Amino acid sequence: MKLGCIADDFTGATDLANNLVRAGMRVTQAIGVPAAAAQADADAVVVALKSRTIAPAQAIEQSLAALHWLRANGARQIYFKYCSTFDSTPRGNIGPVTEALMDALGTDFTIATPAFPDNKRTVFKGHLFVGELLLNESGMQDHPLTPMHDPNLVRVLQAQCRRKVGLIDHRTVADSADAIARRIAELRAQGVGIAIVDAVSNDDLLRLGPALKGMALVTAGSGVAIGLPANFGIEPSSRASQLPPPAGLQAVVSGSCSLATNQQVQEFIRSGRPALAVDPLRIAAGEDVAGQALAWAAPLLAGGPVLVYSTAQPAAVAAIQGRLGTDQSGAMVERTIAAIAAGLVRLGVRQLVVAGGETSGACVQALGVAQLQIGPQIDPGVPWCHALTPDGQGLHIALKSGNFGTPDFFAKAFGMLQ
Ligand SMILES: Nc1ncnc2c1ncn2[C@@H]1O[C@H](COP(=O)(O)OP(=O)(O)OP(=O)(O)O)[C@@H](O)[C@H]1O
Ligand SMILES: O=C(O)[C@@H](O)C(=O)CO
Repeated sequence: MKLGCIADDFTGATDLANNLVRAGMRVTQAIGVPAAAAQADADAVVVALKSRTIAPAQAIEQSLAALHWLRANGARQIYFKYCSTFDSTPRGNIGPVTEALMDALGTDFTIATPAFPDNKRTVFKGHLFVGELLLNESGMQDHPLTPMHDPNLVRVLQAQCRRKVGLIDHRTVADSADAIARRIAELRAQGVGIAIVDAVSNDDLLRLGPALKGMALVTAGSGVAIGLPANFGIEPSSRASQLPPPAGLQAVVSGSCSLATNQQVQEFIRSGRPALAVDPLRIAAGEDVAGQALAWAAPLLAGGPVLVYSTAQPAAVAAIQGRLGTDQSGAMVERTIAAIAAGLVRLGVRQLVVAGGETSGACVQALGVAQLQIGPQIDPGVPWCHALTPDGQGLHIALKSGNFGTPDFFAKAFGMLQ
């Protein structure tokens, strides 16, 4: 293994793996810290944690366990992946996990940048933009768990860290890899431990790549990954994304209520494909909603993909949360969607799209999947993956982050496997 990665959520892990695969690496994604040794042919392993919003001490403990496994399996460089919108609270977990990894690796310097230009996340003069908007005006100021009120990442990260946080600004990044390396040496001499890096384009990230060669720890969104495989002599190749041939029936389950997923659900319904809405109030009333959904889907699956969704507009979600509680309704819907995903696979589905980060975590766990092989990209940040289910059968699965993908994402995904 060349690159060992630790991701703070499941869809974020496939996002990172996708960029590494596109740059030529063979990548496997482990769900949690694996019990067994790494596959011999993997250039990179991404350990997917669910550590973004848990208590910092727990996030540190889990990240260090992942680090220990990755190093024991030969990782030559460590990559800590967080969200391209820098999702964190004043307590963390980006800062505390970064510093714990630095301590464990005995390194005095790393970089931090969520830049992901393919998905319109750019960093300029230390400020994070989502499309044309500053982070704190992008909707992220209203995020239920990690509201982001300050777009200045130097300030945001400094509030979470003991070490001094600095900046490698765009003038340097636009110049050359050598200029970036010189700036790193300068910051190090000034006692800076972590530097936010500006990047507004993939060219910026490709210039950053060589300057990170040999750095023990890199922390970033998925964007920086496009420039790292070349440091290990790896070039883009279609071989890296090869998966076993697809088989079986097709389905989508969606528990994401984000804007992009709402559009994707509407587009799937508009195209005339069968779709069934899951009503959280009926779950709360004790009805066997999963059983009903599976009875609905069973006769339809032979005719092409079906969709089962709890996806709803913000006002409807707020109403449910008001009646049932935010955590309770979230967990209850996740459990139901996950039971439906597992039931669909028992019915013969072997091509499954899951929308939503938390929903993906619940589904992957319900399916008993321990490891994913990463395949070709459907849309930026979302690849097809292949997994073995505990019964030894193969499953093609795509885990879609709430805000990723074009409106026709679901049809596009199945079209790619034909
Ligand atoms: N109709 C609904 N009413 C209330 N809560 C819902 C409803 N549908 C889904 N949920 C819950 O909302 C949460 C959605 O989170 P999830 O992470 O799956 O999607 P997302 O936030 O869009 O994706 P990402 O984290 O990738 O951005 C889940 O906990 C899910 O169970
Ligand atoms: O970086 C991103 O935006 C995504 O990979 C993600 O982490 C979504 O939760």
